[in-house]
Amino acid sequence: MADLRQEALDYHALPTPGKISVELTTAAETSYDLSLAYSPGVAEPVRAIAENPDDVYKYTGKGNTVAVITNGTAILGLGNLGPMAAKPVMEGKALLFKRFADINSIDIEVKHKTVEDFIDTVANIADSFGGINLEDIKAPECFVIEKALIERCKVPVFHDDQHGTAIVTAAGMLNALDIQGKNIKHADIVCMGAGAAAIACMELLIKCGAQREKIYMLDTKGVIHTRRDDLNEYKRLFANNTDKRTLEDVIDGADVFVGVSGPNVLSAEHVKMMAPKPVIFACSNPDPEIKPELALSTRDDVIIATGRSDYPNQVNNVLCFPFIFRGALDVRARTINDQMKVACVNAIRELAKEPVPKEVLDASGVDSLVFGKEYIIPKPMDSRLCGRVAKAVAMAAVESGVAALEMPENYME
Ligand SMILES: NC(=O)C1=CN([C@@H]2O[C@H](COP(=O)(O)OP(=O)(O)OC[C@H]3O[C@@H](n4cnc5c(N)ncnc54)[C@H](OP(=O)(O)O)[C@@H]3O)[C@@H](O)[C@H]2O)C=CC1
Ligand SMILES: CC(=O)C(=O)O
Ligand SMILES: [Mg+2]
Repeated sequence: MADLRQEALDYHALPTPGKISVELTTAAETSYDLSLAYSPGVAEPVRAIAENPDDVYKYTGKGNTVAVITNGTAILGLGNLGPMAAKPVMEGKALLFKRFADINSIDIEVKHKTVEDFIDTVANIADSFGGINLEDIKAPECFVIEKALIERCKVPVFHDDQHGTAIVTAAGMLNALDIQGKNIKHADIVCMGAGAAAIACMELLIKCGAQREKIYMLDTKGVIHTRRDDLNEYKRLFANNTDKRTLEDVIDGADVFVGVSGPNVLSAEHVKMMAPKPVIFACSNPDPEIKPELALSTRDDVIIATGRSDYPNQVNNVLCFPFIFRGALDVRARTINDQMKVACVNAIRELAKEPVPKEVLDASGVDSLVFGKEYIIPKPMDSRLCGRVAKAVAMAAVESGVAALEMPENYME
């Protein structure tokens, strides 16, 4: 662990500080090049855009650029550490956008006093980008912020910790339950956490067939129930009329545990109390709700996933956000709607059932990956993800009427 710490610090410091840079896409060597790129030539696209605003997509990088924007109030599971501490994560998201979907991305860390300040700041700069990826903004403010920005911005606004996490969780969960021979309609579900990721994950699982009354959600004060008087409007939607109060009360006989809370809250004893063939998604980053080796030491019928790259079954929004934005940008969707999210879930799910190319095995350091308990969801390095997911998303955008462009010919073929 000490080695990982130093290696991670060195990785970020060397060879130059940070993880991303800006590169030129056009010649800028000669005086003539500069007379095109800058003065006087740059005046021509200025005039064109002033006359026809859509020309900004033709003459600038807007259409292939996503801003990753945070206020640093819920940095992974590390908490509210402020905008500057969030910068490595935001640069990381920008790296992933470029690496996996060839989307240019820039991180923006916003210092603000009120939620309205934050909304105004983002709304006022949103037109510079093809889309806005909100990241690591804590609940309940994140819900107000996303709703206001969707209303005010012409480009898609997507809170990754809500919807990216929910999409990947739903894809992994439906596959895991299939492998365990269970139907989500009958599953007793425990959700640890009641914030951005938790609320969105449970809402999407309900759209996929889970029963709201069979979900028990917990926050730092325990089970969310109807007699609590400290619930915000988002938690209240998950209040059960129940006498159960603690994790021990609700984990007894549960089929599913979804952790989007904090480290080490699920014990070996809790895992033993779950129903036969349970599914545990311990998704808190960097430290999961339970370590896979501990969960697996208690019983051999469990499927376990984490948010990390160094264990099997990585349930992490990296499997969604680069590709959902790729599809949305390519048909110039003005929003990311439920049809696009469901298309994304299905495309991710289906890919896990196909044979895995050697390059993915090599990058994962394993000899074989076959759909089953240790491979419920594709690996982020699977280069087929971009084509499959982006295409499904773009088609859903076109079919649901939110795309400004037609489906490109031979898209992603
Ligand atoms: N794998 C993935 O792809 C993703 C994982 N996550 C992880 O999910 C977690 C939450 O993120 P996010 O929803 O954005 O943050 P929020 O701040 O919006 O929500 C955090 C929630 O977790 C609850 N919580 C925190 N600690 C505990 C605890 N010890 N026991 C019970 N509940 C607890 C909080 O309770 P209260 O309301 O009482 O404060 C709150 O409801 C983080 O660890 C993050 O890394 C998030 C997004 C993606
Ligand atoms: C993965 C991620 O977005 C998070 O843990 O916040
Ligand atoms: Mg996040």
